[in-house]
Amino acid sequence: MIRCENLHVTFNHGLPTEKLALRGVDLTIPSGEFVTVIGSNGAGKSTLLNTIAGDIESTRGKIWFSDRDVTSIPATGRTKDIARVFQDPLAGTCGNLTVEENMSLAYGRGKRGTLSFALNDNLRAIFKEQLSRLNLGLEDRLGAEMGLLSGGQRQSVSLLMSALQPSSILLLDEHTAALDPKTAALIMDISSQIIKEKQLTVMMVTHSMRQALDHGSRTIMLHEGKIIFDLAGDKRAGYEVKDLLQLFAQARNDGEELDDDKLLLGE
Ligand SMILES: Nc1ncnc2c1ncn2[C@@H]1O[C@H](COP(=O)(O)OP(=O)(O)OP(=O)(O)O)[C@@H](O)[C@H]1O
Repeated sequence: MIRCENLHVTFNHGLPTEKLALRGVDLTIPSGEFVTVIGSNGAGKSTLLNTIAGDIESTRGKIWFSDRDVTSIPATGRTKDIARVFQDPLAGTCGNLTVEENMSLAYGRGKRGTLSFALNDNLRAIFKEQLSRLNLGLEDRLGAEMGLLSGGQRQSVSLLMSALQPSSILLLDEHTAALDPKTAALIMDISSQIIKEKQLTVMMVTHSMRQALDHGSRTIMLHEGKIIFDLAGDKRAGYEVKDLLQLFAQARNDGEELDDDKLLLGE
């Protein structure tokens, strides 16, 4: 379970560039729930994920993982709980290490007293078996440098790495946004399989309202650092992109229109 209580984040406090990126986020995500997160540019989506991961320190408020208060625990102390995949396929993996070395780092993550696991035939067999699920031929490229793979291949390996970690929380920050539609669909498919198999608690940021409605069981929308709606269950099941847009207008209640083309397109 992830619980955020009255979470605030202010950047550049006291400076002319001060920015209130989160303004009192209250959110409880039960274990095993898959929540999609939408919102226009600058709404605070990445800030929320980064604060949950511990990369950004909250200005006010609390964060719990189950009954553990992690608010003052730095990112390094949260790695055993959290796996992440970013928009940039270059993030989250080491380009100058091989596929198997990267996977071995993920495998060793969160395990006591070790940063990486010594590669052996057993481990290679596990990695090969995992990679063969992708149907990208990567099971025969264990020794290839990660930096030489295409964006889609690299993103696929990042996802498999998240499955090798002992974590119970998966944070996906627009992880299909930089990929072509076919590869994006493949990555979403693998994501869904991993999430189901490991019964992960998931937050997935997306700019696509369509993707937000098609995946997971709950959708929240952020606007100017606040959750402006939280949709789940039967109500969400009957929703289309146009209904989300209407909800946005109602929640704002000031006639403001959503001015984010990508979000509107619902691609
Ligand atoms: N390190 C930082 N220093 C100063 N301001 C920041 C920093 N990070 C984010 N911001 C600002 O905080 C606000 C929220 O940013 P955030 O990246 O969380 O938005 P987002 O919803 O993820 O947007 P996008 O969809 O464009 O990625 C924005 O106004 C952004 O410019």
